Amino acid sequence: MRTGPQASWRPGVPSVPSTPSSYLVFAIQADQCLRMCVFVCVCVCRQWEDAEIMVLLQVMYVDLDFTATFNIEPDVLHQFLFEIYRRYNNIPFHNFKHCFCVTQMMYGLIWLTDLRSKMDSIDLLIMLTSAICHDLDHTGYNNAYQINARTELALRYNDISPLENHHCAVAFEVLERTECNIFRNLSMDQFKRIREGIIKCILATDMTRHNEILNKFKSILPTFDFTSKEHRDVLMMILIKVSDISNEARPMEVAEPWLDCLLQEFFNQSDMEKLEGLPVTPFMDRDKVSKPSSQTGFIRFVLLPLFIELANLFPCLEMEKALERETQNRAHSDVTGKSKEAAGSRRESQTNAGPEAQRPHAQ
Ligand SMILES: Nc1nc2c(ncn2[C@@H]2O[C@H](COP(=O)(O)O)[C@@H](O)[C@H]2O)c(=O)[nH]1
Ligand SMILES: [Zn+2]
Repeated sequence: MRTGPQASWRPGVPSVPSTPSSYLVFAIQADQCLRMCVFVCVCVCRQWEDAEIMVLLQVMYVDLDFTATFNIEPDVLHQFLFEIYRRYNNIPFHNFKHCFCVTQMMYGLIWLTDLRSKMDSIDLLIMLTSAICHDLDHTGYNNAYQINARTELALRYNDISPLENHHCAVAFEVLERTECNIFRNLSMDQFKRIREGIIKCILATDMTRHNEILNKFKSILPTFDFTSKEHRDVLMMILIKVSDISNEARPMEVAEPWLDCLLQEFFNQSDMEKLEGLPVTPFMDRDKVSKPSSQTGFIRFVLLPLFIELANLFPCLEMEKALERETQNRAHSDVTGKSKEAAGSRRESQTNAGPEAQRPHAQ
């Protein structure tokens, strides 16, 4: 059962500041932390309560001037964020805290890369809102499972990114409610542009599209032009992808518990696949996967190539160094740790080292 906040979350509810002045101090302190610590998730300082997370998300909208620019009323923002909170499931990894970490990374990247001077507010609004909504109502079973098990989602979306289509549909279902519609004071044209942008960003988080999107980005990088909508669209997809898989770019003490959560969710899925006689997703199989083996290939073949390309556009990110260090850390623990797998190429072929590994299996 959820232990999170009730509908009345606001200053005044336990665990969020109780007076206007302490609310302000909380918001200012949080704001500094939120902006500055791109690679040090605020979770590292302490464990944030769900109610506090909602305040932090609200701070991001205010701080990026979205509330003023797009006339987003505080109550509507409250209601929107509360509905979003309600529609994340209480599962090990794809939960409301994952939504927050991804959003905080996006927010940090916006500041660090000074995107406010390069892109329209409306693009930034699309990116932040997409991050918040990108895994709504995730059930803990990935697309391969959805397709192999012929779930309702796979049937509804004809096996085409069933989860991501669902996350997106749930987001716009929430936005259909006037009291939750943070875009209700925008023009039809603005809403249309935002809807198109959010759909594009959320659908880009399907890892089977990883190479397609990364290759597109690489091809435009040499002539990248912020005035080109096509280029900006690809960058927005890259930024949400980077934010989505960025746990390993955070310090070990943050990354490690998240990896435990991810593996727990993976193992739940493979247990279910075994139980239902479905093809077992190799990188989720508790009999074959260890922590280091799960990460080495993922960092080397998925995360690092993506982050390096982004750093090519924004040299200030210097992610390469941080990530190389992480890879070395992981490689070290791979050697010293107890791996359940045999060494060598067999190991990497069994992890989700590459996006192809995310595809559903034929029986
Ligand atoms: N082995 C690892 N896989 C990871 C890690 N972080 C993310 N992922 C994979 O990518 C997708 C991201 O998409 P999402 O929208 O579902 O969150 C996730 O499901 C994992 O399969 C990681 O640190 N290690
Ligand atoms: Zn995600």
